[in-house]
Amino acid sequence: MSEQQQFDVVVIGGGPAGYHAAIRAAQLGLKTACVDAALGKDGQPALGGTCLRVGCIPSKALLDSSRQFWNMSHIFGEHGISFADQKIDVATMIGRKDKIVKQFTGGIAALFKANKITPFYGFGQLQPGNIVTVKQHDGSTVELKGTNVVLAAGSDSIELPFAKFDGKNIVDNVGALDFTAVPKTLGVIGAGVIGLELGSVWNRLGAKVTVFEALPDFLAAADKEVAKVAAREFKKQGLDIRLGTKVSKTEVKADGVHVTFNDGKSDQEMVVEKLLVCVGRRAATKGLLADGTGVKLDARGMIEVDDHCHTGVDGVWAIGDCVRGPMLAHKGFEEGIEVAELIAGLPGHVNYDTIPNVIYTEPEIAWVGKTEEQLKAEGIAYKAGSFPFAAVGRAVAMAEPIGFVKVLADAETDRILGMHLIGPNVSELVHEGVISMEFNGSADDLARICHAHPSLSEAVHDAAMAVDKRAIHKAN
Ligand SMILES: NC(=O)c1ccc[n+]([C@@H]2O[C@H](COP(=O)([O-])OP(=O)(O)OC[C@H]3O[C@@H](n4cnc5c(N)ncnc54)[C@H](O)[C@@H]3O)[C@@H](O)[C@H]2O)c1
Repeated sequence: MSEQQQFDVVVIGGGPAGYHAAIRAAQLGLKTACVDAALGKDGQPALGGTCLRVGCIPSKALLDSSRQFWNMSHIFGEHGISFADQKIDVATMIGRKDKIVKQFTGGIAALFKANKITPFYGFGQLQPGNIVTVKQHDGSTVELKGTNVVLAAGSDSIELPFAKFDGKNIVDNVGALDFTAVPKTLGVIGAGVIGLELGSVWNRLGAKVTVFEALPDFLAAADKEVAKVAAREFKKQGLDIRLGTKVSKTEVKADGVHVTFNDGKSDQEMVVEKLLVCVGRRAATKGLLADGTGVKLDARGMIEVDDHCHTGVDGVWAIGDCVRGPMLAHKGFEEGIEVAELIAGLPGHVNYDTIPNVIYTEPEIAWVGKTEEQLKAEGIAYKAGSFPFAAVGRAVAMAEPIGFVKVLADAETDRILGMHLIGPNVSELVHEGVISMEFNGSADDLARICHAHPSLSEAVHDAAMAVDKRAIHKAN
């Protein structure tokens, strides 16, 4: 082993949480190293974590490609546009996605260089005394000592014992981003975010998609009315979502993957060409901690931290998917910045109450804050105002009049407690709710802000006005 190298901050993990921590620490004048083990499709080190390599960014590339394809047969006609032939070249689509991934993973490496962050490519393990050993890809080991160490190891797909990933027939999100042809049939276990997004991609391209969801409720975390509209629209698109359905066995045979499931009434079998398993993710903490570090894991393998991501061990912090809270890249971003600022003696903070959730289906689904169901359960009196995109000129002109915006405000103070959206571009519109809540805004504040006409944001404006039954463009 070479001589120990000394840093102010050593970050293990170059994903969303880790690279934010590293860049912010370097900006604040701290000598920073970042350790990451991941390799890209080309076998070269690739920074950016699950999000950039096999998550958020590549899935959005495929969602956009498949949306263009779907629009050709389902939307273009309404605009008077016709064409002779409709084809999808999957290799070109995947190649475009890979190019975008390469651009962004390379972008993180360039940012590290610009910020004078030292990258180490290999598997990092925390040893007692804030030492990190890195087993590099060439087989050598280096030892780093950090005055502070930030653990940002991310998460891995959960594997079901009866549906083991083989990378070909039974896949996780990584495999489903790289099919070489549109499968005729695709089974999906889990109607969560990944199942709906990647199920939508292949459904739009022509696969017959069946989603097996164990829970009886669809999108249980979302607003009930949003989930109802989503279920109706996905059904119209041809997604066959089977709720309350438990898969108990899978077997790969010559004719495809045989899936045995029970829908609460009887055992049944379906044969699918490919099977995507997306039943959640778990913290990637295996092998991360040597004996005696003092860092504790909870029963689910997550690193235990306090409200400010400190592990309780002097100078050791943990952020992102490997700690409590939603497994969202942008939650990791904020924790990375928080921890770097705390290390530098600044008042770092994350407001967990205003983290937006987005599902990039068609229509898009987004929310921030509490649902009506949560407010009722907590006994909080609230007022609700909603407004449909069908009454928004811009949405109708775009041929996307589906969905609505709902604003929930405290019955007494009028403070916004939640915003729930389904419809066109709501992944962007939800930030009106995020910003309002962050500044303790009221529904009246939002109602009195001038919104451009014609724009989709008018749905937010009218929904805020509807809270006090004064929406202009609908009968209250
Ligand atoms: N747009 C986004 O923000 C985005 C996109 C992709 C992934 N992610 C994150 O990645 C993580 C993983 O996503 P995911 O979709 O795998 O998990 P998820 O938690 O969103 O959904 C998993 C679903 O699988 C179901 N399930 C669990 N076990 C099952 C079983 N045995 N049979 C049938 N159904 C079963 C669950 O009830 C749940 O509905 C999530 O935390 C998600 O937030 C976020």
